[in-house]
Amino acid sequence: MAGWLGALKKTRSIIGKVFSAKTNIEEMEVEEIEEILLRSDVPARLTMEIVDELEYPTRKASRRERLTAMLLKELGEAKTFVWQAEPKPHVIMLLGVNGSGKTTTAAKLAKRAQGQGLKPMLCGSDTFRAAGSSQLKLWSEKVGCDFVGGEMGHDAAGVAFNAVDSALEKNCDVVLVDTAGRMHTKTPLMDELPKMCRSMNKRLEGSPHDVWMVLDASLGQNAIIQAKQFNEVVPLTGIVVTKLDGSSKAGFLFSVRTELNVPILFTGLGEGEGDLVPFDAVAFVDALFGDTGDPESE
Ligand SMILES: Nc1nc2c(ncn2[C@@H]2O[C@H](COP(=O)(O)OP(=O)(O)OP(=O)(O)O)[C@@H](O)[C@H]2O)c(=O)[nH]1
Repeated sequence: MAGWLGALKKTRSIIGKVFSAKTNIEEMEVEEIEEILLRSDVPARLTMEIVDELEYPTRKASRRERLTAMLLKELGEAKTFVWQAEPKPHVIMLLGVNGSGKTTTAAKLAKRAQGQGLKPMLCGSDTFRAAGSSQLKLWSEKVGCDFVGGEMGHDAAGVAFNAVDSALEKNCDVVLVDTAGRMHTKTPLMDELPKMCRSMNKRLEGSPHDVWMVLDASLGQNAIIQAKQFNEVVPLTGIVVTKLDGSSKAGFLFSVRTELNVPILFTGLGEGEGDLVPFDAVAFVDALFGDTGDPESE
């Protein structure tokens, strides 16, 4: 599994310049720091605040310390995700635009649940495309867990209902509902999401208990625009950031708390089933800006 450092190689190749041994942030021009932060999609407002803060030397703390503190503050308090024991099953719906990594994330989460002694079910509700849920079915075989899926043209809300129903019958602890990828601008497909929620709630009151948006880190600030629109249609309870390993725009994570006020729960650091880790703000900031001595970051 890729670690934080390796995963953030691309963003580090830009932002890491601020802290690399060759270019000392304490001596850099603030304009240069500003450009580096903006290029890696750190929000403009925060970049301006950082620039203002760094412009004036203080004897109390170095620039590096002040920048790190500001960034950690921006990420806010970490929220550790815990699978709920009651009511059972804990139903989590995964949303996102096409190709953001929902199916892979559902499988990775099923694997994590299994690792904690829980019995997961995967639900493939992508009835929009031919063989829309076949990839998830393959994953369920690989992970070795129950699966409920729908054929093309079926009602996605009905598939989700059936999955919850079957999970209750099979005494599953967790249901991970993978949804069809949809653009946040396509109204009919977006309208399907609350319908799916109502349908699951009919079978198990209170479900889905969580609605997580899966954001592709390579989209940078655009991911925030998408998440805002999804959040208006179905209130989100968490964010999973995928493909952090291939992104040069990981700075957009600093927008999540202020723009969405939804916790970042997990991050995908690779394509394998073990490549999903709880989001760790300190490790993230350290990997981006820390003095790690990692030669690849320069
Ligand atoms: N490098 C990397 N690749 C990832 C990660 N998560 C997913 N992928 C890859 O991204 C591609 C799309 O992933 P899927 O899980 O199929 O995405 P999806 O959102 O389900 O796609 P649609 O159902 O078509 O909307 C696949 O090639 C995955 O292997 C990650 O964290 N890192």
